[in-house]
Amino acid sequence: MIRIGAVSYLNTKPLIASLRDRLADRGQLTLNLPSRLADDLNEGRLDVALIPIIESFRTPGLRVISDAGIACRGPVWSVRLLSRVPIDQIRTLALDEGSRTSAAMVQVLLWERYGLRPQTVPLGMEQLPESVAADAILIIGDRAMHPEQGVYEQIWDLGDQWCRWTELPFVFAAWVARPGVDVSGLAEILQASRDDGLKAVQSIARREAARHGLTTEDLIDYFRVNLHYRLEAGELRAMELFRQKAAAIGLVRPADDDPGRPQGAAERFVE
Ligand SMILES: C=C(O[C@@H]1C=C(C(=O)O)C=C[C@H]1O)C(=O)O
Repeated sequence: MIRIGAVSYLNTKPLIASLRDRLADRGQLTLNLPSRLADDLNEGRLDVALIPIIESFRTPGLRVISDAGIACRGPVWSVRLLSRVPIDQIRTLALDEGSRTSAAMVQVLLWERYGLRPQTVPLGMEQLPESVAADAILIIGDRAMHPEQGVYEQIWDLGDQWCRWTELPFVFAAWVARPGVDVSGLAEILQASRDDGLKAVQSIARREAARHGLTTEDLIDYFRVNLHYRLEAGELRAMELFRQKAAAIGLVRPADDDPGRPQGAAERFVE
């Protein structure tokens, strides 16, 4: 039985719509925060997981096994930087404990565009953004989808900022396997579950909206317009660029240090 982990946020519902049924007795699915999924995969508690893409650059041997993933091609809604000061004056930055990819992406953007390397502190899952003293706060996932409570000088939608700056999409997370795990047939299951989910977006949105304090229409747009669930050629170029930029500020190793480059594996899923 393969142990599979997926992100517990709303953004993942279309990817896992029919996953438990399609896996049947081949695999067991559990849900968790993106950062915890990466730790569980690295430490052998999971075999396959939907992990923050930056983690696939950090650990040699991890393989992207599907073209299903979480990406955006413009504003993403659920990944936001709340800044109490003008962006070019950020000196301290609180990073959502659930995040690894956006935590790196915001640092890349601040460095590339403003020459800033702010001091970072964690924002715990129980901590409210308005309760921390940092100049700016990164929040992701469901808690980033509601109107902010504090008073902020500037708010960035990080999907929008990245896509406009690079003229490329952005990839947040992908299905990744640990070395040595037999994943035969799994890519097809993950892709079919994503395709089922995209067909069922309206019913997923209807089911989830009220319990998250959102409207069905907004959630349909979130799934259909904000998020992009297929890793295509543009997404792969974006992953390469993100890796390079993150390596330039020491957040990951450069691609040519890694003989098992995950992008190599991901390319197999793209025409
Ligand atoms: C779009 C999002 O993508 C997520 C962001 C991640 C990260 O920053 O590490 C990881 C997985 C995704 O669930 C979101 O959570 O809002």
